[in-house]
Amino acid sequence: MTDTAQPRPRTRLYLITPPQIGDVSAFRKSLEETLSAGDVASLQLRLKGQDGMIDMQATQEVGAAVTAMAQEAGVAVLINDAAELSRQLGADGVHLGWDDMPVKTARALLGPDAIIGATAKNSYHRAMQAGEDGADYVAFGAFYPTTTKEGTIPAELELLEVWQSAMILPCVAIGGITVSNAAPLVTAGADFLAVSSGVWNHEDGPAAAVRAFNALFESLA
Ligand SMILES: Cc1ncc(COP(=O)(O)OP(=O)(O)O)c(N)n1
Ligand SMILES: Cc1ncsc1CCOP(=O)(O)O
Ligand SMILES: [Mg+2]
Repeated sequence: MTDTAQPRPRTRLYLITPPQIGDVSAFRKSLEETLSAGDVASLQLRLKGQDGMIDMQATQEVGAAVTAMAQEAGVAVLINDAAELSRQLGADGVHLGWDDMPVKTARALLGPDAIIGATAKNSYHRAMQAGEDGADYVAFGAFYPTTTKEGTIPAELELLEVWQSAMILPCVAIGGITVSNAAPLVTAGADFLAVSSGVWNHEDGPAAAVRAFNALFESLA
C-alpha cells in the first residue's frame, strides 16, 4: 500500500496584541520590527477595557494605524469580537468567542473570503460545531495559566492530538504560551500558536521572541 499522507505544515505564530496600548505610534513601530523578525501568520487586534469587553475606540485607532502595514508584511489581520469593525477597517477577518456573534452571522456579514476563527476552549464538540458553521479555524485553550485573560479554563494536549489526527480544519492553541513551554503544543499538533504576553513581554523583546518561536518551529518540523 502506498502511503499518501502529506506531512503536516509547520506550526506558525499567531500574534495577539497586548490588551491595552498606550502609545499607538510607538506600538506601530514596535509591531513593524516584530513582524519583520520572522514568519507571523496572523495578527489579532484584541483591545480590551478594564471590564474585559472590547474597547471599540482603541480597536478603531490601533486598527487604522497598523492594518495596512501588517497586511503589506503578508500578515492577515483579525479583529477580536467585532465583525462589523473588521469590515470597516479592511481587515481580513474576525475572532469570535462563545458569547460573541455566531459564526454564520459573521460569514453573512463578511463574505466567503473572510477568515473567521472561533473559540472552542476545551470542547471538542464546540469545535466541531464551529467547523460545521463555517469557521476557518478553531482555538483550544487555555493550555497554560495566563494573566492576559480572566476566567480561562484549562485545556489538555490530548485535544490537539485528537483534533489533528481526525480533522482538516486548522487548530490554534492559546493561553500562557512562551518560547519555553511551546514545544509540547507543537508536537501535539497545533497548527498555530496564539501568543500575546509570550511575545510582548519576552526578556529580549518581541522581535527576539518571533525569531525564537520560528527557530523552535523549524527545529520541531
Ligand atoms: C486565537 C484566539 N483564541 C481564543 C481567543 C479567546 O476568545 P474569547 O473567548 O472571545 O475571549 P476574548 O479574547 O474576547 O477575551 C482569542 N481571542 N483568540
Ligand atoms: C485571549 C485568551 N483566550 C484564552 S487564553 C487568552 C490569553 C492569551 O494571551 P497570553 O498569550 O498572554 O496568555
Ligand atoms: Mg471574545
